[in-house]
Amino acid sequence: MTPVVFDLDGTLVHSAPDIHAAVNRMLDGIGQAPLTLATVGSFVGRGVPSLVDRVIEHLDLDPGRHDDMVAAMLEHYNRAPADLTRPYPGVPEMLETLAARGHPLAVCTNKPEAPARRVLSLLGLGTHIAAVVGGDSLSRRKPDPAPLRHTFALLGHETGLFVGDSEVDAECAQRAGVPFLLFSGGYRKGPVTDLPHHAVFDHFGDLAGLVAPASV
Ligand SMILES: O=C(O)COP(=O)(O)O
Ligand SMILES: [Mg+2]
Repeated sequence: MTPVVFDLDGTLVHSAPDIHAAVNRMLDGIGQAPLTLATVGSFVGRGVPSLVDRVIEHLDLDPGRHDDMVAAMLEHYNRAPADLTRPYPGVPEMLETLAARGHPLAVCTNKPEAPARRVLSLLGLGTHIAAVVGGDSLSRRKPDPAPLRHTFALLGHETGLFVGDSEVDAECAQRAGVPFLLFSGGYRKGPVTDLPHHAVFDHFGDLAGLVAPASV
């Protein structure tokens, strides 16, 4: 059966509210005013170090503070990774359906691996997820194709399908030569038509029907 690899933030889970809370706790710790959910949400997609780069740029802070800000943000985030985070509608049922059909399932995210595993487990989504590759699992992260290829390798396969929400995921899939199924309800920055994709869907109830014809 074709393996199916999922992105996490903005794909399986709406996680921006907890990322937002952790960023604002970190900013509070350095005497900065909070940012809005929309602003922080627009910084999600390339991993925590890039998110902090964007915060520094946005607030015109000293780039020398980057590593301390990343550490503080992660400390706050790891303490509460799923207080406000929820699976998108239909995600638990979709994972059950694909697992029952025999598709090997995995996650390839730019979120660090430890909190990614915690989020999956706290939300009861981890049962059928056979492998998790995070933004810190390898030296390169999406849109580099290496993490996606590595995720398929952990499942014992060379390729499969990738399901994600963003420009980063679409580019990663394209560079890895993997068919990409685009969830339109996540944290994409531009129009759907700007992202190379094999198929697009707006509810996870529709995904199982797309996986079979797209299988490689
Ligand atoms: O943490 C991020 O910046 C993005 O994570 P994702 O790859 O699961 O969308
Ligand atoms: Mg995402």
